[in-house]
Amino acid sequence: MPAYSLPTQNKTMNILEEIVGYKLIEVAQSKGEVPESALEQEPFFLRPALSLKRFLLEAERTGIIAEFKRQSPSKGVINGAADVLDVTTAYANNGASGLSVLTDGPSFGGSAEDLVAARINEVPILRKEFIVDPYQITEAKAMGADVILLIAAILTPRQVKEYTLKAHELGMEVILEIHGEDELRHINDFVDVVGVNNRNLKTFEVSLETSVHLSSLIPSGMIKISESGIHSIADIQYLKRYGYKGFLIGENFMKQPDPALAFMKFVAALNEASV
Ligand SMILES: O=C(O)c1ccccc1NCC(=O)[C@H](O)[C@H](O)COP(=O)(O)O
Repeated sequence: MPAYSLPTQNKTMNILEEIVGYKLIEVAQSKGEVPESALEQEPFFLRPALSLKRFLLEAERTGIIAEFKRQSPSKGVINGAADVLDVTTAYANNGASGLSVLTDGPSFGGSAEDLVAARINEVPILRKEFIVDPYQITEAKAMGADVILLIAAILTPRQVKEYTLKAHELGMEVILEIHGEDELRHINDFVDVVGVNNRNLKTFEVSLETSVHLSSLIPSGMIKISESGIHSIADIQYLKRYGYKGFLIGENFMKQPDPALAFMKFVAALNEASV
């Protein structure tokens, strides 16, 4: 039996539309229960955020943004037993440039509590969420996040700019996630990092060639990361050739019975390959 139940697939909507649909309901409920003024009183709200850009450029780190992900729409349950504190601490202490913590419950089995638990680590933490309302940016800060994700496929270029400025006001950085050429227009001078998602979030097809193709079309000078479908040292070496400084990896570690050990072995092999 899966530890978490996936939302019912509505045949007329793709998963992204389905997620946006329930996010709007979730946000409306949360706003009714916890006003933004209350989020601003949370202990982490005034905590100075760490810079993912800085950590990604530090030579002694791996560039890996290691994701804590229990389940996903494309794979179902990946690891229902992993402990968020144990796993993220091992990632942070063994060279991760950042942590990505899913806070979506229905599709990914995550929660705000997961991010709060991971916050014990002094590396930048991405709140991995489907942001459709500025309220979620204030929530991210209150949870202790350093970085938010803005997904071009569900936002207008205007929203990307507005939400980026709000994140910056709160001291956080922004990863703008794109998947196709048509989303290049969402990039503006304010976003901190451009993430190319190799996974088509509508069809779940994954190809590193998405990162390769978009690499030369992203304005030079932007810090680029590649997301999804990264499984080997060779994948990282390949993506580095196209200027990628960061590598968001979830399933490759989480699918192992001991994600922490899998990460440590991977980093040891990466370090050996780099000498
Ligand atoms: O992973 C999914 O199935 C998925 C479906 C719909 C929207 C988003 C989805 N994933 C989010 C991600 O982008 C990945 O969790 C992240 O890039 C890590 O990917 P991977 O290393 O392939 O687990």
